[in-house]
Amino acid sequence: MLDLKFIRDNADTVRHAIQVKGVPLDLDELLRVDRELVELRARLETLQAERNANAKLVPKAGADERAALIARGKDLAEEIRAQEPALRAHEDALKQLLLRVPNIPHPSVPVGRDDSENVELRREGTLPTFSFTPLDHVQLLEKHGWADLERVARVSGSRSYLLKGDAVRLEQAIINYALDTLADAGFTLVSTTALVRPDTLVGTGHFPGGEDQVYKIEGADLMLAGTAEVPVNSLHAGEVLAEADLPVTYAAISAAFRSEAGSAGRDVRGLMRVHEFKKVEQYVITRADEAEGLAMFERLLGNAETILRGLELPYRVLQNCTGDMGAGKVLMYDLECWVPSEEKYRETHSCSYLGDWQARRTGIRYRDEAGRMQFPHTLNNTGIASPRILVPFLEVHQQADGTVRVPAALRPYLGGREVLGA
Ligand SMILES: Nc1ncnc2c1ncn2[C@@H]1O[C@H](COS(=O)(=O)NC(=O)[C@@H](N)CO)[C@@H](O)[C@H]1O
Repeated sequence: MLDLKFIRDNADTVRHAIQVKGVPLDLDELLRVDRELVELRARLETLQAERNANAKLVPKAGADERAALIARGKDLAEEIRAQEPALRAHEDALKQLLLRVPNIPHPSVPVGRDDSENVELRREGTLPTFSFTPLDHVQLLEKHGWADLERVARVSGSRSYLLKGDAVRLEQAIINYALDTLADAGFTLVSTTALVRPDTLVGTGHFPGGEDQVYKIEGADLMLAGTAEVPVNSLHAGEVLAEADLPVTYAAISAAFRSEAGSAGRDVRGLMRVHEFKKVEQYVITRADEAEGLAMFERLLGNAETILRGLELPYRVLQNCTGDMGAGKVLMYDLECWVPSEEKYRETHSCSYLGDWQARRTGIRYRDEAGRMQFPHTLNNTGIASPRILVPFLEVHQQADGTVRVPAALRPYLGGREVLGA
């Protein structure tokens, strides 16, 4: 959500953002509803002023005049009541339209239609070379009995997964390594539910628009969030924080649920794209200052890179173009890890800076040192998401004998073991 005054004063900038982000919104309709609402409110104020003035005359009026004044008062009250439905309808329409207004992309964001126009910024790490024919992650899981994808498909349908034996320890080890890395970076650890009220999805910006991605719970006013960003973003909804409380930095582990509507046929094999996964999420609330927000963006990106370097996974950093960054973002980078079996980099992390766009929708505020009420800025980035991270991990660290090497940073989480599957 953007400030209505900002939209009125910068209509062309907002129109450009709508166009380059491909957002389905007619700004002229919003500005028309806004103007009509201003006129309605003005007319209502005039009527209320007249009614108040009229009411003041009644006690001083003579008997014959009093009846006329009281009748006038009743007419005015009736005219005011008659305006109510139109006023409510315009207020609701404007609110719904405002929720669709995209954030203004940072000047550095490349204009593009979709992810094919994201820009590669840099590559890190050395791509693996194999003296043997490498297996893909499903073959490695099957070789070691580390998953039972057939049985779980009978239990839960497609895009489900079940890990067994050392793969379970590996998943836990990677998650705990990510949590420790973020705790060492000063983040407050959180373990939270994915069950959320619908308005929390409006707060993050998933709604309106992303309804088909979200599982709903029948008979309850609850839905299953696709990322801990959703519950954590609403932890402080409706609160007024103190500037001294900022930045708030959370590292939140939760289950994440996604219908993957629209992904038919993509990544149907194995662990890449499933309906329920585990994610450690970095979520931050900072002061309303772009320089500070951009610095925090680099910190969140750096945290994820620290984790990937510890896992010894080669990756690249992409800057998302306007058509692949979503309505609420000012700036967004994806991290993609090398997947040998695909001979491609695949997304494992997504880092975003959203200015005050989420705080406005969620009703998070803070009082700055001058005592002024402000909307803070919010950011988020993936810390680690499993089982997707297991795809590059298993494939990159596989050895000729089919065992999987454990990078040094992970050994303390696996009882010191240097190899899995021996
Ligand atoms: N269906 C899925 N199955 C497995 N992993 C997924 C799935 N969807 C997303 N992920 C993982 O979750 C990461 C973050 O998802 S995201 O939608 O890109 N971004 C967010 O959710 C942000 N809150 C930052 O984490 C992805 O980079 C990917 O690693």
